[in-house]
Amino acid sequence: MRKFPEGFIWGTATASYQVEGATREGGRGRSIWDTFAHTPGKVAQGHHGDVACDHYHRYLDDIQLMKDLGISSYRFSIAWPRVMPEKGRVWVKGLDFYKRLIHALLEAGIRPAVTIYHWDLPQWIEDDGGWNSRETVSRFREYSEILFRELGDLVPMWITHNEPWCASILGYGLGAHAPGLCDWRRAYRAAHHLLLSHGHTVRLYRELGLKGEIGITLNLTPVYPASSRPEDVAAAHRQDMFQNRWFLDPVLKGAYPEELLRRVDAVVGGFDAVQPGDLEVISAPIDFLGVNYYSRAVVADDPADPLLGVRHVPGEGPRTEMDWEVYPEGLYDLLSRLRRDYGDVPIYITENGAAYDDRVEGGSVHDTNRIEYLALHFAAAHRFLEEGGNLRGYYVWSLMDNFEWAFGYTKRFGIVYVDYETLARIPKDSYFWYQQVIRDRAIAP
Ligand SMILES: OC[C@H]1NNC[C@@H](O)[C@@H]1O
Repeated sequence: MRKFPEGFIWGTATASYQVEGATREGGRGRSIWDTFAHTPGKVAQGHHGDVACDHYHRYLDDIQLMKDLGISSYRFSIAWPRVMPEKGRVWVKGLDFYKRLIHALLEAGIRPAVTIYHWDLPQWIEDDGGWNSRETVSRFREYSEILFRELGDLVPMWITHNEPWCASILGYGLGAHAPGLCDWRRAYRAAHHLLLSHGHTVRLYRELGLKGEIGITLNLTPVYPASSRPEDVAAAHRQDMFQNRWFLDPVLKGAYPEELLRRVDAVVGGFDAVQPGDLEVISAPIDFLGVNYYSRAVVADDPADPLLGVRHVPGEGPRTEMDWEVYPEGLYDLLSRLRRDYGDVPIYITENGAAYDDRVEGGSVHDTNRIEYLALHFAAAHRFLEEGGNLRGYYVWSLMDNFEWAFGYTKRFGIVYVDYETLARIPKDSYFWYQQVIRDRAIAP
């Protein structure tokens, strides 16, 4: 058996807009995802988060599932529109749901890990410029301060942002996510303001003297050249800079990759969002780095590509329902690279999991493919630990099937199946497999 260390944190993760529902309850205002999902053509089959998994009302049953699973921590996000529903209005009572949730988690012996921002920006802030506007940085700090003052003594682990790459590139550059804009200048500005708001919030956390730990979660994708040809190796370097170093370097080294700045100049005519002192704020020391890993990228040189001169080629591994290659070696390579290039920063895998075409058969869901996926990735994490890697914990994405953004409810990532007709929860075989891993604190060789 491959044993994990004593005290290793096993968890599951969700996010507010993806599971809560109750979008009109508790004084919640509209988010950019309410607007985006209710815009025809943006989300598969017109799906939206109005009900989602109804976690807002069913959280006690869901916590019982977590307790039976045996996890030691649950990662979830707070919906900013519940606290700042409209311009000029702070609604601290909007936190009542989270206070109930957190107290119930603590009573169940489960450590709350709170993501402050997981993409559901209040619509009124987007109307004021959203992440393209530097004003949003100070609004995020104000929002964070409310959370810290109301929940700071209860919550031991804080994540400022989830995947700022997605929030900026998909939301402002490619238009695939809310707010659905296709403007590279806004995308670069949004990325900078997301990072800047992270830095200010870390500084605030220190100023308030709170005793927990704070970090940021980045979606990281190791990049491999399609061949050993020098032009493919150079293409992989460019993709790595765009996919990973764009966020890793400012947060952990206090500087953007020089080549990225040159490319930004070429593509959008300058990085006008950066002001003196910004990078020092962004690189405020963090207690951990949250890593979301799903798959790798394989790229070849392609001069026809205007942005980076790269072309993605499919890896040779099996695919998940998201058409992502199953490549567990990429997790080991990624963790090793972080240790090599960024030092021994403590790491949590804050998301890892897979979507498969799950079917209920006789009241069960035999998701052997997801068990295989998780077993391979747990083994990759274990290999990193065996080599002295500073890995603190592992949060499986996701506790339950939920709203998978532009794919709506058509993609199932949960270890618990959700029947969207009845909202009944059905633990999948992977839930029971994970339960045993946690009990053994080990995986089979
Ligand atoms: O695509 C699966 C997950 N990836 N990271 C962010 C989450 O919100 C997604 O559901």
